[in-house]
Amino acid sequence: MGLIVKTGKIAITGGIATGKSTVARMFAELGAIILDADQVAREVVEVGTPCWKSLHHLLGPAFFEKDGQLKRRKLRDCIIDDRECRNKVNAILHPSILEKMEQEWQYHHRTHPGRPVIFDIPLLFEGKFHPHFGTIILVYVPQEIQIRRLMERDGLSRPEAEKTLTMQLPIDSKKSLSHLIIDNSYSIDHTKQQVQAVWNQLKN
Ligand SMILES: CC(C)(COP(=O)(O)OP(=O)(O)OC[C@H]1O[C@@H](n2cnc3c(N)ncnc32)[C@H](O)[C@@H]1O)[C@@H](O)C(=O)NCCC(=O)NCCS
Ligand SMILES: Nc1ncnc2c1ncn2[C@@H]1O[C@H](COP(=O)(O)OP(=O)(O)OP(=O)(O)O)[C@@H](O)[C@H]1O
Repeated sequence: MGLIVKTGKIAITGGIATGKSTVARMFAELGAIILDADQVAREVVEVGTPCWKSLHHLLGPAFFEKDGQLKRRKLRDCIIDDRECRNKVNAILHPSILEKMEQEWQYHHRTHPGRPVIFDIPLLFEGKFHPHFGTIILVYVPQEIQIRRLMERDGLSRPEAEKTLTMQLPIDSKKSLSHLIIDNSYSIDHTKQQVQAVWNQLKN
């Protein structure tokens, strides 16, 4: 921990509702370009795309609206309960997500040389994307705070939130796999100060 590899790509990760988007916004305000894996994950399942077709084949019509849109909440509920289905869905989505993000990175690298590009990748370790990155920044909160923020933000009961967490590696286990940790347990200002300190390291 604490070692920044100056070459290579930069990723932000964390667990669900630990504050990755909040921290990514702070980096964006400082001038970073953010590539959001969840956003890309939505783009690759747009109606008619190769991933959409594969998902349709895997899941059947019950998981799609009349206009073809994927029923995301239904799929999320399903993959929480069914590990095999989750692995199949991830195997369809993850290579396309990585490929699209790589293309976007190439584009920004070319058009904005010198401006840090940061990948926001929630499932960095679970999806085994981490070997592609030189600097991994973990947005951390203890599991209890994670559960409370998830319940509040998504209107989930405690059992629902706890079950959602079982889809991901425990947040504490991600600490030793990361180079830098931003502790988002306290105030937004406290987090901003840490983001500024990391930014100074990335820019120097
Ligand atoms: C059910 C799907 C469509 C997610 O729908 P939903 O709108 O509920 O979630 P959303 O995409 O907004 O993701 C919110 C968060 O949920 C968690 N999550 C979502 N999908 C998964 C998954 N397959 N495994 C573990 N956690 C997940 C992540 O922490 C993510 O940041 C799910 O199939 C999916 O695979 N989403 C893409 C997740 C992903 O692969 N992201 C990019 C790579 S990190
Ligand atoms: N320091 C903080 N203090 C209090 N609430 C916070 C703090 N940081 C983030 N939050 C709140 O916690 C929730 C989760 O934050 P955010 O959406 O940024 O997490 P995320 O990791 O991007 O989530 P996801 O994995 O679902 O994409 C949000 O409702 C956000 O407003």
